[in-house]
Amino acid sequence: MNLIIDVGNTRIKIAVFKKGKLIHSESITKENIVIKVVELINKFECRNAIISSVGNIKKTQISKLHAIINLIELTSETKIPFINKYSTPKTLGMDRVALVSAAVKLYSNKNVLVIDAGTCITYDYINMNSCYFGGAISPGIQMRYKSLNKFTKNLPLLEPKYTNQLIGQSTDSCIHLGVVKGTINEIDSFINQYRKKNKDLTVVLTGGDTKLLANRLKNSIFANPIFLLEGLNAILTYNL
Ligand SMILES: Nc1ncnc2c1ncn2[C@@H]1O[C@H](COP(=O)(O)OP(=O)(O)O)[C@@H](O)[C@H]1O
Ligand SMILES: CC(C)(COP(=O)(O)O)[C@@H](O)C(=O)NCCC(=O)O
Ligand SMILES: [K+]
Repeated sequence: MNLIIDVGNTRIKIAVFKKGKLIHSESITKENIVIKVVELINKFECRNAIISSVGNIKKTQISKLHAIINLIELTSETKIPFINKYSTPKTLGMDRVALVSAAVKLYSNKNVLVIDAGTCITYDYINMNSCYFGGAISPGIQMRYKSLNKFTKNLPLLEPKYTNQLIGQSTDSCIHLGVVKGTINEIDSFINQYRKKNKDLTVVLTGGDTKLLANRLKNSIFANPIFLLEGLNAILTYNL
């Protein structure tokens, strides 16, 4: 059994895979990461683990994990199942490396655009020959709501809500429209531009805001909230 740890900028996800299938996943806090890992190793008899981090996790915690399980720390040195054409591979987020690895595994011989709507929204394009080129990074839904509140005097901090109208007629509806509908428009517009260049493009949507966005896009996409975890499991398996 494989233990998977994904440290994002908002949440830490921990999961267990048995023969390529997800059998457990949950979000945890960074304070109880070691306790959780011990619990899951014992419960599921995990032998190997992988950790990917683009967020804050202490080196001492990673050292503790090394002491209790055979752990791969995903870095720009790790062997990956695709050709990386990003011009700055050392600064590429390890979450994006995992997403591209999932695309290669689950959609081999396809051109794929992976959209991860998490703290940030990342776009990653990989072609049918397993070449990764790059994509785009924009602010995530929560970050958009928070920044409107933080950088103005008058705008309230709201909980995300989808509203389907063109003209917002109150402060709240203008914010919801600008943020959620604006994000949907951004995503649809990127997909349309990629589809103009690729007649046959597979699009995958993942990340914490998948549910809010998936069935509101005009484009047809595959929604897969566990795509990143699948990618980390693929990299772990590839390196064992
Ligand atoms: N229960 C939740 N806790 C935190 N964020 C959530 C939750 N449900 C939805 N979200 C949304 O998901 C985003 C975080 O997604 P996630 O994929 O976990 O991010 P990351 O991998 O960057 O940590 C938040 O910015 C927020 O918009
Ligand atoms: C863009 C990101 C901040 C996204 O992080 P996330 O939303 O998954 O928490 C992360 O992939 C990262 O730190 N990237 C480094 C820059 C790059 O990928 O080029
Ligand atoms: K992301």
